[in-house]
Amino acid sequence: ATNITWWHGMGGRNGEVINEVAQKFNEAQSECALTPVSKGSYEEALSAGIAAFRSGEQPNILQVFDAGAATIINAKGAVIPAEDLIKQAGYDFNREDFIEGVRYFYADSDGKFVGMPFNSSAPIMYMNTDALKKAGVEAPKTWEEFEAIAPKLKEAGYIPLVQTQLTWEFTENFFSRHNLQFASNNNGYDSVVDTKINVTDPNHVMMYEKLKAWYDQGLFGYYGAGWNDNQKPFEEGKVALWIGSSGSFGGLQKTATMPFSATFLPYWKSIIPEGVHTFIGGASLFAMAGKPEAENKCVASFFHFLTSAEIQKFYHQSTGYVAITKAAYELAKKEGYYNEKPAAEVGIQQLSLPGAEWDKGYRLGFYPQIRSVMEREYNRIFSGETTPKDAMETIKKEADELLARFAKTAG
Ligand SMILES: O=P(O)(O)OC[C@H](O)CO
Repeated sequence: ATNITWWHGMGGRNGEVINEVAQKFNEAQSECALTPVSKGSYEEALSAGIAAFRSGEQPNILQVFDAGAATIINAKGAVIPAEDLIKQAGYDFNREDFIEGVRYFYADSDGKFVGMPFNSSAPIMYMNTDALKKAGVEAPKTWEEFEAIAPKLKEAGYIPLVQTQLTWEFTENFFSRHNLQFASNNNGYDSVVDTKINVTDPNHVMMYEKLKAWYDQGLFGYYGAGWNDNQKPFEEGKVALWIGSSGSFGGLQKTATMPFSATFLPYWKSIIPEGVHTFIGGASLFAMAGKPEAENKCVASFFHFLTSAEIQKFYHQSTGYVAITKAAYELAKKEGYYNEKPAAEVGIQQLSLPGAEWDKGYRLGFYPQIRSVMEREYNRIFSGETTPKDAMETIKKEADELLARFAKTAG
């Protein structure tokens, strides 16, 4: 068999499922043998992949998260577009088979898939149903409703709200949920030249002023920028509402110590009468260039295997990442999966809400570095070292400099 490698950035239950997917591929055919290798976090997988490409030791497949999309797509000669690879290997490929939210995020300006969509998610609100019952309240649809019920949740003995990742859930998706422009040049999609970020938008500043006020009142728990540190208190049953990835559903079913459910990410009614859809999170798979023909064929074969409704359904049900093809979603519906587990459908329902002008996400270079600047400043907001307004100005200054530097490297 021809050996191929797949570097990824997943751990815990989602890391185990990657091994199960690879095993299924290896059992389904005998020409190719796929070995997945965890490189740690999404950030670590991207850095390792780029460094390996520079020294000619790249894997065949690299998982790259949403924030790294512009970096990998603009890295000259680093990847072969997934769609070209699949078609050259003689497989049928139809973009329309994929759900809409998934179709554009990792595609070029003509809609060609550069990355192969793999694990797609939405930031949703998980609820500790015992906590809501005890406080005698319903899950909030808007942040105004949250403000009304939060003191009752606190009185009932719970931390009313935590989240996993401020950058993704309260910045990037804040802009899409409220149909606000995140960056110039069509959120960075039209050009890397002279792109500027819009974090100083007064609505966004207001969101962080609210979070800080809720934190000071004991209505919002913040445990630093570490994703798992913020998820843990929810799993332990100490928290009423947790904003997390739909892709955490599979793991949560094993780790949560209390019954839970899920619903959409809240929005501010004062900004938009009805929140619009969020854009996809998670990651996609990139075929790295510079590999022998036989290995590229195996990568195409694996990408084709991933689009089958059965595999998609398996992955969706094992992890909580949304079914990325319409066929897999229909199959899960037909089999009654969502009657049994309504929370598993929330991610795809949120991605399918009515759309608007600014809800398709962003493509910004050096974005993982920009997220680090945000994390540093957000930590400073909660420790009282800066104000949300000053923090956003600092982020804008540093982010715009990074974007200008990226424009130079991308030519
Ligand atoms: O936790 P995930 O895999 O859904 O990813 C969330 C964000 O999109 C990461 O940038």
